[in-house]
Amino acid sequence: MAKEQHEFQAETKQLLDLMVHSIYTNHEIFLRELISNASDAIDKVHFEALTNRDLLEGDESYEIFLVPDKESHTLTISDNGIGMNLEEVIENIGTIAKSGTKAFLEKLKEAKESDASVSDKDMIGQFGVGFYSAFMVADRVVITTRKAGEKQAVRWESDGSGSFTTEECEKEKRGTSITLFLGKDFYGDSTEENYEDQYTLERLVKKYSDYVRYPIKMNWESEEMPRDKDGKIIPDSKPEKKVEIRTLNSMQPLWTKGKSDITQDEYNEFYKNQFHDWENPMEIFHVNAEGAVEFTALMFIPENAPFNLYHADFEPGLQLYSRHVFIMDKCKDLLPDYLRFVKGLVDSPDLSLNISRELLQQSRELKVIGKNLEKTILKTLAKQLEKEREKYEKFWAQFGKSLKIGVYGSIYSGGDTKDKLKDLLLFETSKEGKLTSLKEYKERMPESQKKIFYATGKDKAIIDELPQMELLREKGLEVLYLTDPVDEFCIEALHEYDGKEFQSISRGELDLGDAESEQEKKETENIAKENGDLMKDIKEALGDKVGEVKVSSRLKSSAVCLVASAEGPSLSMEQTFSDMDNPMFKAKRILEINPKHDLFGRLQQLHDAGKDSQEFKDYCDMLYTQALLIEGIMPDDPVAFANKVAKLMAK
Ligand SMILES: Nc1ncnc2c1ncn2[C@@H]1O[C@H](COP(=O)(O)OP(=O)(O)OP(=O)(O)O)[C@@H](O)[C@H]1O
Repeated sequence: MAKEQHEFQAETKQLLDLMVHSIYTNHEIFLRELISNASDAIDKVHFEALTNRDLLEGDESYEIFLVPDKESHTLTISDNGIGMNLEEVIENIGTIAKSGTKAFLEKLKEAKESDASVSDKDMIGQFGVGFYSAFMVADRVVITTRKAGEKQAVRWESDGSGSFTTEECEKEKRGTSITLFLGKDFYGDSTEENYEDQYTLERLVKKYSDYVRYPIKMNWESEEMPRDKDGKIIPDSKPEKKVEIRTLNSMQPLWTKGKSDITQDEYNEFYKNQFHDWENPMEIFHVNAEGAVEFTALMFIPENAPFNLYHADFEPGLQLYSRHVFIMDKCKDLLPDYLRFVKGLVDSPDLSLNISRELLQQSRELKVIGKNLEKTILKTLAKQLEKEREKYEKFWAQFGKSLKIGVYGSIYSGGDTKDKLKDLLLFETSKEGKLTSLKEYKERMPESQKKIFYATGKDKAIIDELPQMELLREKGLEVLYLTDPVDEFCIEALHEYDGKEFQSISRGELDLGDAESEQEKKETENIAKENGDLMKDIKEALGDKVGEVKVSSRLKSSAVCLVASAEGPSLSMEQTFSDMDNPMFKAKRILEINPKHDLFGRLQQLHDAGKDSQEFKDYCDMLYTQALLIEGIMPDDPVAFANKVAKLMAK
């Protein structure tokens, strides 16, 4: 096959451009990234060889080799891992499959558009770029790779601009060799970032890749004075060059060390290296358990939620080891889905090495371990909420959504998830602009208050403006602000907290539970009776836009509001369903009119003058459209509304 030229995918070009223009100043991490890819590739061949030994072609000593070359100013990183064939090189290296990457690039663009002071550097730190980081230090990169079990090797080459080439080549050993043609700032004794220098490479391997489970080797050059047979240095002789193969990393898995022997830095470096993150973790769990099942687990909560956490392509799960030997990546059967953001590994002598995924799912050991880990994480979070509020709120900002989805999901999965999570939930509230837990809300409830009130809206400011809020504010009743679409689904799933039901201020009857409200309710009922015809005729004028028109007892100074019936979804749930292309879930809309507003008198007048008049019909329509706008819902025909308002203004 002749040499072929390929264009990088648009997103890849963008990412490469960011890399080449050195937005990330910590260039040295390229080595960690390439070593960790090499280690992953060895994991893969190791795993596949469990069922197909032929893949190894007799070469079972897994290793990663670094070859710096001062003549050509190159650094080559070789592994005898799984390797890639032509299709895989093009697919894996030329395109970015992860939708998270695309989301990241979009987010970067948006952030820069809305705030010019945001630099690429601020953003890139939140994101791993893997192989492409090679272009931070190299002007040109050549990959030669041969897939285990296949004969044909491939040579891939690119200078990191718009394109790359591929051609067939020979390669004796399976696996991948990546040669970096170092840029002029990255070799020679005059720079600290001298990546052809063995001492620099040794330091970086120790710093970033010490726990990689395979030996990272290098030809180590040294000079020694010649000695005589008694071991004495021969006087006036010249030093002799010596080359020996040296393993640079200790390879001792961190989790096998005693907790007290591990420093915070060691945990952090291990995490970043093993789980491809650029930032230290927010929380670390190191669990050693003996008993029914023996295991060690090392788990981490990242500092930031990955951009694709809720995308279909996000793969949650922990790594599994048995007696320090890797069994599998991303085992989903250990932790519940609401902890999908937790990264980590479990090492247990009670797990079998050759177990298939299917059998593993049913394994009793795995269930025991999973339960233990879930409990550990939840206990730590609960303690943090109580004792380290600020830290918990930081966690909540990143991963709270996951817990809320977990509560909602428990409607379908059954089980006790919602009970486990209900005390970990936080909501914004009308009190003091702080986040509140349900327990704290309940403790503040006056005795007369029977229900926990909540309001939904895009943000706090919009909810504050809702006409329904006015009455509750006046009565000093606290309201939870549900600003995330998943919030209301979560509250629905909970149904009640510690004996107190939830009550939306925009759904069903609003029972404030005080004597005054009772009195107001009676008055409203009387007004409703007296104005039965008016309500009926407004409903008739609006047709099926609304399910019902009522006299309201929940409004103070606003003329109207739109609420949903207690049965069926709320207006904001309807919106969420429609955003998810599920438009059949419709709220039953109830238009409520304030009898104390001057407009009510005007409506009565128009109605008395003739319910079939165009003016009465226009008023009904304008009232309804106003109520829609207050809810943040765009009317079907905004032009007609504007025209009616203009006509009225001109009068
Ligand atoms: N040494 C290697 N041997 C075999 N395949 C490799 C090697 N290096 C990279 N690859 C393939 O190329 C893909 C892309 O690598 P890249 O480093 O860009 O991302 P990643 O490792 O998947 O993700 P990240 O590093 O961000 O966690 C890998 O998933 C792997 O399939």
